[in-house]
Amino acid sequence: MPSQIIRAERVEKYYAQPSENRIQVISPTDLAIEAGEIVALLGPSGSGKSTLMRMLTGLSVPSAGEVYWHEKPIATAEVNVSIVFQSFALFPWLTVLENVEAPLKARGMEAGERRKRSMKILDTVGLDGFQAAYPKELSGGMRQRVGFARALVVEPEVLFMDEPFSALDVLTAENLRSELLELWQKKTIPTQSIFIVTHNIEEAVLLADRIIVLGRNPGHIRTDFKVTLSHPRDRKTAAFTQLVDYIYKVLTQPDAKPPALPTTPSGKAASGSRTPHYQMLPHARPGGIAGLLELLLDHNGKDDIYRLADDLAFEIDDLLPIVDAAQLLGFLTVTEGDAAITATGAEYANSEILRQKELFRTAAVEHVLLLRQIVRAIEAKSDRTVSEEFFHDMLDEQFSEEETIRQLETAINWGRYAELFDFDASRRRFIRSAKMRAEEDEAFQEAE
Ligand SMILES: Nc1ncnc2c1ncn2[C@@H]1O[C@H](COP(=O)(O)OP(=O)(O)OP(=O)(O)O)[C@@H](O)[C@H]1O
Repeated sequence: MPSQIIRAERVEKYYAQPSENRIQVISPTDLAIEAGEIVALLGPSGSGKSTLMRMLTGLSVPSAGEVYWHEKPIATAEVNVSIVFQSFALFPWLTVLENVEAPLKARGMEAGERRKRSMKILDTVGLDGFQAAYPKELSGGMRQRVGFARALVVEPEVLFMDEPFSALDVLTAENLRSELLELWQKKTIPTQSIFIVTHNIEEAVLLADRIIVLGRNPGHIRTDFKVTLSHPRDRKTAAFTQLVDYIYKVLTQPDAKPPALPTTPSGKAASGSRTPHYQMLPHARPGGIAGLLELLLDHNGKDDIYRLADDLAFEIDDLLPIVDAAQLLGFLTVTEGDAAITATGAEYANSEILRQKELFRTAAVEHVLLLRQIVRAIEAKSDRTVSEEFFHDMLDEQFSEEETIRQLETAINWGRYAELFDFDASRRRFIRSAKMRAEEDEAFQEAE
């Protein structure tokens, strides 16, 4: 049986709130990292990928549960991991060599040995000759090579990476990915396991021996499976695309029953998974929704979401909120990774702007509780205005502070577009839209 390097036992992360409620980011989760595997962690934005990763590294202490390093509680163990960050996180005032030496210096290694090891790893990652350069003199790809060198120089048993290629252009990312894979497969680096957080499905399927997909609200493992395709993996093979499609389906059906939902000992759903009163509004702009529906109509009303993302040159993570939003509004339906336009969606895509707004308004009031409530609250007040704080307080019972703000931003955006209401940013109050005002004035005059 392969040996477990890191084992998380019912780890949870939550944040205290001023009120009694707490924000549950990760519900109780079991997860082990074994020697010899590359694990990819996928999931929608905000599902807690980085949070879970940080707990596995020992960088962040779980709110409950325990992480073990070779079966010793991680806080008391001698942990040997490194992390590569999306932002490179280099010291700008140090040269490439000094950046790479930094972690060895921190471990108290003697200067001669430090230099020798750093020069060797710089050579391994293709940075030979750049040791005296400063980060600002390097391209993004070269900077991330420094990031890799600095992570690898300590010969980590587990190499963690948080979206390491997403700040790079496509070709540079592809190049670095395959070089990393080569170092791993040829065992040029003594690393026993690699754990990569990514939002890129293809990247996960290209690299990983095992893929874990997280769901959100709160973060939990939806599926965890092995990838047995042999290397080098070819994106064009049927096996590759089938796997990508499968993951796609998991991600686009967030409400389908996840195969491995962590439960509390009583067998009940994990704490923190309160029944939501409000749907989570996907952070999509009406213009994006219109664009997607028009493209879909152009594709005879139905297409694979993965292909749509490709056609739009969108990252899947950027397209999903738009698909979610259109689905929430009843403009399209999603089955097994295919998006199909509804009759209202088709009418929307075919209409000119005023009719589009009208259709959006009807759909928003019908399907989105928060928007309906804002409109009702304005109508119910004699001064026809209601403070943002009122809704803020209701939403933050359910969402984190950051998410509450984003939910309100999206609601304001949709409400303004649909002319359901307007927002006075200086007073932070929802007010009547010009349309609502005109209608009321008209009714008033008629009554006179
Ligand atoms: N200090 C905090 N207090 C409250 N909530 C927090 C705090 N830190 C993080 N969160 C919430 O935890 C959730 C998970 O965040 P995390 O960054 O782990 O997600 P992620 O899946 O890595 O997201 P992304 O893909 O966007 O980077 C988010 O909803 C975030 O708002």
